[in-house]
Amino acid sequence: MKFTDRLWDSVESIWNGYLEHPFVTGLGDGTLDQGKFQHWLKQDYVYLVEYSRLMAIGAEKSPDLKTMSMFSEMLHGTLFGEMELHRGYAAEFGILEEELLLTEASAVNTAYTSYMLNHAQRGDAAAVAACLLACAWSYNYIGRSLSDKYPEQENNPYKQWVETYSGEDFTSLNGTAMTLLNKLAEGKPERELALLEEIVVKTSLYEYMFWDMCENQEEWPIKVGL
Ligand SMILES: Cc1ncc(CO)c(N)n1
Repeated sequence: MKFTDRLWDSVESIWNGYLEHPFVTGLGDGTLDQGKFQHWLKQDYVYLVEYSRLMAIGAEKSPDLKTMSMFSEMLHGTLFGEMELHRGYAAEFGILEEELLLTEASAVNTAYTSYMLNHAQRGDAAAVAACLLACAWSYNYIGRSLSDKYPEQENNPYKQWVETYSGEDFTSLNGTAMTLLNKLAEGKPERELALLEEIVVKTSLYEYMFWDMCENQEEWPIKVGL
């Protein structure tokens, strides 16, 4: 049994909750409020900057060249593939990239990236791969589920979103993330596997909180004007 099969059993119920989340169903059927989507766009752009740092840490901690290439492939795919989606939508809304980058990460966003960066810095390459997995895999899972459930995308303003996350490039990026973790987890003792599993479950819960944060357009509980 692959390590990712074991992980699937622990995250399946959380991930099925994403599919029923109003933000996610709104993306699929096109009814999502544009203000909520713009909140996602800005928060996610700065999230992806931190997420990219993780892959750079993974490359640095890689035990061999092949592993390093896989982290670097994901880094490249995120910076030049996935983030093009965000830049494209921003341009449509008349939002400049500089403006996206000035977004102050919300409380949930900060907690999520800090959690991952903490584990990535303390752990080995397997811990970094565990931090990356839920993000790539769950977006691909959501993208593919939405494209199956809502095959009629012609008039959906979020069509590009569904196409990006269900498409070939992102599916392949996710395949790399899965292969990477399966390879790095090989031969590890149960004590270490349990920690990797905890990271994947916790990041899956953070993903749920990220959807909630976007649905409710949350930032921080009190505005302090930094
Ligand atoms: C919060 C979040 N999780 C996962 C992805 C997929 O890379 C993303 N763009 N943002």
